[in-house]
Amino acid sequence: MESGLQSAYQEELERLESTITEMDTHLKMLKEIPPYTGPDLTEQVLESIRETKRHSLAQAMPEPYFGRLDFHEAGKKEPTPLYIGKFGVEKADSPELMVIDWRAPVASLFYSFTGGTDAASYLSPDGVIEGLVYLKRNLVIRKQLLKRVVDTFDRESDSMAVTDEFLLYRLGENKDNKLRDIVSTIQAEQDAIIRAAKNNALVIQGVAGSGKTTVALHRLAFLLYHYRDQVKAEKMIIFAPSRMFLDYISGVLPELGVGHIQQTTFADWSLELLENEVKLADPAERLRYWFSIGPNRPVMDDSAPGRFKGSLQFQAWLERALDAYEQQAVPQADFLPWERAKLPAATIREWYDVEYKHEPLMKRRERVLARMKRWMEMELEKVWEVHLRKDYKKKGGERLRAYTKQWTAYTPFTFYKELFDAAARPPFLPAEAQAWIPEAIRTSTAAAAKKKQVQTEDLAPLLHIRQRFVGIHGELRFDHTVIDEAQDFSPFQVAVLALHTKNGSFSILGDLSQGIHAYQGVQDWNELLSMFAEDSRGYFTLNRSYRSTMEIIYFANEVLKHGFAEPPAPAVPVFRSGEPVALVQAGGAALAARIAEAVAAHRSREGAGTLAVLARTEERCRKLHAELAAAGCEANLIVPGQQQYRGGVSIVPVYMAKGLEFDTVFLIDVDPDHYTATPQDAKLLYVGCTRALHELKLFYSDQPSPLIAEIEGDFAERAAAAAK
Ligand SMILES: Nc1ncnc2c1ncn2[C@@H]1O[C@H](COP(=O)(O)OP(=O)(O)OP(=O)(O)O)[C@@H](O)[C@H]1O
Repeated sequence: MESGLQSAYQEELERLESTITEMDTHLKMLKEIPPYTGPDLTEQVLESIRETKRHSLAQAMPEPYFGRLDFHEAGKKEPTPLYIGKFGVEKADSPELMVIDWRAPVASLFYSFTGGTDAASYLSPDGVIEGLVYLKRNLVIRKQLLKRVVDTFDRESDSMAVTDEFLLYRLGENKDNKLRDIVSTIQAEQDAIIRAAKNNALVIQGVAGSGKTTVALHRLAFLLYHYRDQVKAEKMIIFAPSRMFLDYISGVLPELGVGHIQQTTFADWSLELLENEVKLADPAERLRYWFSIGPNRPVMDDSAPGRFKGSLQFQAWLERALDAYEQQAVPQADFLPWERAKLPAATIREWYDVEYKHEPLMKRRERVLARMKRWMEMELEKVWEVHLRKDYKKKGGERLRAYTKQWTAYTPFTFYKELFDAAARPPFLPAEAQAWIPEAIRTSTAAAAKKKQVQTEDLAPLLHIRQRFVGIHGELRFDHTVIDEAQDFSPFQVAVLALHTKNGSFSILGDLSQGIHAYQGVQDWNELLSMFAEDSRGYFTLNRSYRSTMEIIYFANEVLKHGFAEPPAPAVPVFRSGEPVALVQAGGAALAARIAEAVAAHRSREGAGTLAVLARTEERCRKLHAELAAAGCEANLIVPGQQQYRGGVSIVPVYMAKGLEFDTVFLIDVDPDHYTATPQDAKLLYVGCTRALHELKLFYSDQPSPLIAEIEGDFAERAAAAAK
């Protein structure tokens, strides 16, 4: 060890010891105070503060901090070393901070400072604070032991900002079956998103592996810290593509000390709001259809039901139908409960149009009918003759029931169903509006509705109707909404979520190059951005990819180039080199044996990590799984509906691997018929390739897919791989 490094290590060792001793003392002191359970409010508040401190001290103890920044604030005598950790830690006997929470304003310097001798600044609650950074140091502490000290900037030494050696060290590690926090290595472009103001709809276009999911989770932790008086964890929600994906990301928030944030899929959330009145058609069947190959390949254009019903035009159409219903729902006639009593139609209409206008439609109906009942009761009191009164009461009751029947009550589903039912000819829907719906969509929706079945694209329209019918109660409005894999969301889905989200506070993250569900998702971020006012939306791009080696990223970029006439912006890798991508000619009957062999070789390596074999269809995965099992090679089969990702060796349809990552990936059947030179297949293969962290092998039978056939360069290896 060089002497400078040695002294730095020694200095940090001493500092760590003293911090841990102090934390220990503090924790013991807090534990000695018996928990307060009495009725005094002030005591209760103090107890809850103590409890939070006990909890964060205990959580911080094994790894109290990960970074140090020496900052000389303008006007102060000397630089102060700031230690930054996952949790802020105070001294035992004073509120002085020994460790600063990574979310605190001053900690932003640690992330935004990328070198240079110029003044640096951060935004504090009192305004901009300027100063000079003297040292930026990363520290790896595990179970209270100092493992590593890496300086990424030292003003005193000749070396200016060095390449982020520490980041490379972290990225080179193998991953297990869960996504992890990145507090110690958040990059400046990620930090800007994490710390962006709350009341904005942020749309983030990020290449594969740029940290979108991770950034979204850190942003939630930041918002909870920074806006603690305005937001609650229980009122924040994450929408993710599947339950398995939710399981995969489930470790990050607890690592950041955050709990209780709602995590769901759009389908689960919608079905619950619709009180399970409808069933979702088998999602696996839908995926099988949209990802089939050969002569059955479906066309994914704007006429696909998902694109059609997910559009804002369809939302506008539905809104018109609801407006028409609103106009025509009230029976036109006067209400005549018995002879000589009359409630004029105009009065009923006035109650409906003026007095209860602010109420949602079904509530309005209830209110008007209840008022008619009260009116009738009052009228009855004016009738003196007892025998007549009895008779009128009966008659009036019957007539009110008849009136009520004329005023049809709908649930969101019965209303929606009627819109597509040619036989019902809903009176409130003008003929030209009925004709606007393409016949194929009308008949398939009507047929499914007969079985109370809907597709994913019907959920947003149903929720839209629900909102007009019963409104949205306070507890269903979120303080902040995260939409991950947002390229698969339709504008209508986002519009519905906007109704449920306060102040347009959104983090919408996705990658159009991974838009493999083009039959339902957006094709341009402007489709979503245009929904929010210009001054309350933000658009960010993340172009650096942290997941995969340079070789894998360059290769995946080439795949996109071969599938698009105008390829999207390429991902920029961090400088982390690994094995070249291997293209292996092996197919047909020999393939399973070849894969089994490669899996066995992988397993025999020390610290082998996770491996995924990605195939084009579910059917192919099932077949390969059985063949491998017969060859004595066990693997987890992941198919639609899966709730958990267990790690190890998995066989996954490529479209289900989106969002996940594996140390090693084998893509099989990368042949011309499985992956054609089209944007759709290029996106699918791109998703497959970018799942790999360290190693990627593609297997093809006779000829490679045109998406990879011509890829040459240092990052791809053909002959050598075939010989392996
Ligand atoms: N600043 C960082 N420091 C260390 N690791 C990082 C950083 N940013 C991202 N990563 C790692 O890169 C990988 C990809 O992150 P993540 O899954 O959040 O990306 P993504 O953009 O959502 O990917 P995709 O769109 O491909 O699903 C993860 O292993 C994550 O831990």
